[in-house]
Amino acid sequence: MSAKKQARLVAITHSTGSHLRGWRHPNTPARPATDVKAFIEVVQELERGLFDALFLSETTGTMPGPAEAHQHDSMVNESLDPTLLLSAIASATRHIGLITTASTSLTQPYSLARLLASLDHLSGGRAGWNVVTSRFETEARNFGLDAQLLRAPERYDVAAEFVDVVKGLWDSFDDDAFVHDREKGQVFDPVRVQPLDHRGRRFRVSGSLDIARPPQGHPIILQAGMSEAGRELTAREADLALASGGGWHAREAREDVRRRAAAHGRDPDTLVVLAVFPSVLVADTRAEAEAQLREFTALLHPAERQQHGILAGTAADIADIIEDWLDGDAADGFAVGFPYLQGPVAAFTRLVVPELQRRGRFRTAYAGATLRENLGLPRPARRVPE
Ligand SMILES: Cc1cc2nc3c(=O)[nH]c(=O)nc-3n(C[C@H](O)[C@H](O)[C@H](O)COP(=O)(O)O)c2cc1C
Repeated sequence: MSAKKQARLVAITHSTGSHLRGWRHPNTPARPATDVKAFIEVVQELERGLFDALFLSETTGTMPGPAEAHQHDSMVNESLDPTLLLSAIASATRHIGLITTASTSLTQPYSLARLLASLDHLSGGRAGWNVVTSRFETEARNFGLDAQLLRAPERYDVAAEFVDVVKGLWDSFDDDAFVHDREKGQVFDPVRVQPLDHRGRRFRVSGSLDIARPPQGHPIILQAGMSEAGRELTAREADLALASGGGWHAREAREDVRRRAAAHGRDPDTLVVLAVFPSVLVADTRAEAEAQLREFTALLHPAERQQHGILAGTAADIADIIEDWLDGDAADGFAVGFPYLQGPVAAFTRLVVPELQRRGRFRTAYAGATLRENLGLPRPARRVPE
């Protein structure tokens, strides 16, 4: 019999948790968005639980609509820059992957390639990038852009060219181009650098990156958009995809992006599809999990209580779902959120992780040094322009 399929686990969160009202929970620090020390402690707990990665989402600016409508939300109104926050976390952790979010509509490929290469170097090969195209008019306006420019699928055309340029820049140098030969007085071998000369529809980028090829070759690329154009970008460029919605939806999305990846000449097993559990509460007994859920639901506005989207149960309940979805080919792993962090993260690592390990569904130690190795993904060969 073939070995049981093991789950990948990625924590998807903000420093206040993944629920808009997480900040109101009494366990949450008083200033959650800027209390870096408290957040680092949570990430260290995720690392003790052997999570593949921490994934920080972000929108560049506040939500559309009047301030009155958003005054109750921490998550969408206060947020440190995720890449900077991850670089602080990198120095306080050793194994966990660090996936940031950055927009292809609101940044430039050169600065983004440099940022991600830097995060990969300073974390020893643990960087990832959630490629987003930005949907909100408020975000576009912060950058002086006409909101009309940001309609899909056009924004995915921009994204495809952007990602291509970024990968080209990461490949500026051969892996061993930097020789630092003190005797010869040579820093790098000029034969092993190939500057990019990209002249595309949106971007013109000429030159090479000013840093050695990242430890992972290319930091991990994550894509969550599941429109037609989003799926195409995933199939061509992504290492990790997010399929939100229930098991049936995740299965359809996984099959579809794998089929598309194969059509682009890729081995579909090099695309890891994660189902999304937006908010999980786990406890020793169902009664305790339900009590925690009631306590949290009491913090919500009555209109929100019907659709809080929280999965609450025992470790066996959560592990049963994970096993079902793995065996039903609905997912290769799970992006797990927590309504608030202080308590639920430790409960997950104390209860669900050992339950999955007992069932042979999760690692018992980090296997590799880099995020790519831990995800079981090959290191991309350098592509040199013709
Ligand atoms: C779990 C999840 C996390 C996401 N995180 C972000 C994010 O951090 N920033 C952002 O601008 N969009 C984020 N998105 C939005 C997607 O990138 C995408 O734009 C959205 O799902 C709509 O799909 P489409 O662009 O293919 O139409 C996220 C989506 C999902 C499902």
